[in-house]
Amino acid sequence: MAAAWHKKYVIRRAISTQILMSPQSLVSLDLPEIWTAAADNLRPPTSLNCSNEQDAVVIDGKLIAEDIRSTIATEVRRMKESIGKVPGLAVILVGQRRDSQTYVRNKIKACEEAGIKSLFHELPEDCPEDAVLSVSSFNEDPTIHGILVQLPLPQHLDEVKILNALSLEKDVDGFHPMNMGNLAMRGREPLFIPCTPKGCIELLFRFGVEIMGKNAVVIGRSNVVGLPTSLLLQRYHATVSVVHALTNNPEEITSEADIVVTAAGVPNLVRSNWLKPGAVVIDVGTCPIEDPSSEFGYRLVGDVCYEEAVKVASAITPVPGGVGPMTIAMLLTLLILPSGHMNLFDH
Ligand SMILES: NC(=O)C1=CN([C@@H]2O[C@H](COP(=O)(O)OP(=O)(O)OC[C@H]3O[C@@H](n4cnc5c(N)ncnc54)[C@H](OP(=O)(O)O)[C@@H]3O)[C@@H](O)[C@H]2O)C=CC1
Ligand SMILES: Nc1nc(=O)c2c([nH]1)NC[C@@H]1CN(c3ccc(C(=O)N[C@@H](CCC(=O)O)C(=O)O)cc3)C=[N+]21
Repeated sequence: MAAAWHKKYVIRRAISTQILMSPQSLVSLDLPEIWTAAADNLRPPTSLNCSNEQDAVVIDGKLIAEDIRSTIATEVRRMKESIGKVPGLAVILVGQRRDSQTYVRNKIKACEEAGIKSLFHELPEDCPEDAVLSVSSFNEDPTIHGILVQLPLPQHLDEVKILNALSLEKDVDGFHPMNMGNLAMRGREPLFIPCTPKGCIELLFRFGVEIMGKNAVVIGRSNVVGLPTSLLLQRYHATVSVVHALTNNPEEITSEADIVVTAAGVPNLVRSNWLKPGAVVIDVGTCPIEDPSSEFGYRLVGDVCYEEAVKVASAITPVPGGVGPMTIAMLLTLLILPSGHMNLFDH
């Protein structure tokens, strides 16, 4: 009875909100609705900050993420009023890595601001595997709809075993092999799509970047970013090449690309001679570099030599303020938009 009620709520919201509607140009693609941007989003948003001082348009991920987060907050409020429930996220952090602590803190803050319930489960660096595996108890918690184990885990822990312990329905990171397999296969729809690749595509949508038929290069092939990004771009009919640490002539391959998504974690890897003039560059790389003049003694840099690329590319994401904030915004959408909703129906 309650489940039917939730479904009606979602369908009504789907009809009444543009977020879930497919623009004509994308309807024919075999993609989950969550992946389609509203038609308005296919043009560079005039309300958003596109700094045009230099050659490339700077894609302000922070501003776009704020926009998305405020939409989510409204949606959560409506959901609360309508069905008396809010989505819930459990975040598990093992150890004391400073960057992981920052990212987790940002995720929890974003949940709080959106009215999403969050549970933070912190474990010491040297904790036994069983203690981490016990987080699978969140699988049975009806108030938790997404479970996220922050990576990387300390060396002594078996990442595969721990991720496998999470229920597929709550694998908000989309790292479960079933989710990844469904992402890779035509005609299949994953329940969750990894947040960072989803954020990259959303940025392309929002800036009106055509993906179909374009040459895209993804630098990096990790399970977390590179692989799912290349699969997603392929689903949108880009011709995708994957460059990795053992690729010969990476600059030659990359310089053929209309769209470059780079996730290597190597500062200044992508120089201007790697880029075709007018390419769109999405820099996922986030490396902390010591900088005594910065507030926290370090600053973040991407994979792209920004000063050079900005003169060659047509659009580029900065680091920080590009993909990072989108990753968090996308995490929230996964808890609230269609596939996330399915979890809510079930309880
Ligand atoms: N902004 C955000 O939201 C997020 C940012 N990140 C950042 O993205 C970066 C990548 O993360 P992640 O995928 O987890 O990292 P991994 O270390 O797991 O993977 C890095 C990938 O880059 C490839 N690579 C490494 N060096 C080179 C090189 N010189 N040339 C070409 N390819 C290379 C590796 O190739 P091979 O497979 O051959 O080893 C590997 O596939 C990091 O800086 C990370 O901090 C990650 C997640 C989210
Ligand atoms: N299970 C899991 N899921 C993840 O999604 C995941 C993970 N593990 N491990 C690590 C990577 C990295 N990641 C980032 C999230 C936010 C920013 C982010 O917000 N960056 C800000 C700056 C952050 C700061 O203030 O330092 C920016 O680029 O502007 C960056 C990186 C998610 N990851």
